[in-house]
Amino acid sequence: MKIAIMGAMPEEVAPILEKVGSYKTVEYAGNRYYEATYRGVELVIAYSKIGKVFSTLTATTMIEHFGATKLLFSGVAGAISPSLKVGDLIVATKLSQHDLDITAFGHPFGYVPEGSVFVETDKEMIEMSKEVAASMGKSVQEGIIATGDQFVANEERKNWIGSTFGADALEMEGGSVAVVCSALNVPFFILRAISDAADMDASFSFDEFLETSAKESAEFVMNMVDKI
Ligand SMILES: Nc1ncnc2c(CN3C[C@H](CSc4cnccn4)[C@@H](O)C3)c[nH]c12
Repeated sequence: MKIAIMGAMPEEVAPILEKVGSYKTVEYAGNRYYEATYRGVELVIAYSKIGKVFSTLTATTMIEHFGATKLLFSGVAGAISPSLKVGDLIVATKLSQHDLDITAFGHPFGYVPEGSVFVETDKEMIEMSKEVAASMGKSVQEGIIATGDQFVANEERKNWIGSTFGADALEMEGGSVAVVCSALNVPFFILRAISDAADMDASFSFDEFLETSAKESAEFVMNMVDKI
């Protein structure tokens, strides 16, 4: 078994590497991958860089080149659901791509032929996350996450994404990681801590809470590793 732990930004992976302590750095395909053994579990850790293309490359590399057999994503997200506040945790039940649009041909938003609007995450790890949440005395919300190649800082766009996909949160990498893991038949788990409300104040909120929210998510994901 080899677990991939992925983020998009350095700040999302820094708390993971700090927890792991010692690791080997491997440069490959324009990125750095960190290999470690944590409490007897082989890990490969990386931040992809921002967006669906970079996260697709990293998720694929972690599986195809480094041999990961499960993938956990840890990071931050913008809230759509009013019940999600800064620092709250959301576990993705399924993910979509909100900026994938060939509606001109009569297809629904987020759909292309031979694809699907939603990709579902691994149910076993969702159940495991409930145990981890209980052991941490934390409440974790399960919900739909929408992914797109844009930092959303606009109430109208946020609400459109929410109503079009039933999404509770939004970010820029989970939906593509989901497609990769599903295609390669690798169980995956996407956890995000809220950093902002994807509204006009989003960039200020993001800057203020990125570090603390990334740590929240990382702490939870590392507890998941203990249970896997
Ligand atoms: N409102 C939002 N919209 C879209 N995505 C998000 C996220 C999640 N991450 C953070 C980061 C924003 S772009 C970026 C680029 N440079 C610096 C900081 N962030 C990108 O990796 C997606 C948190 N809030 C979001």
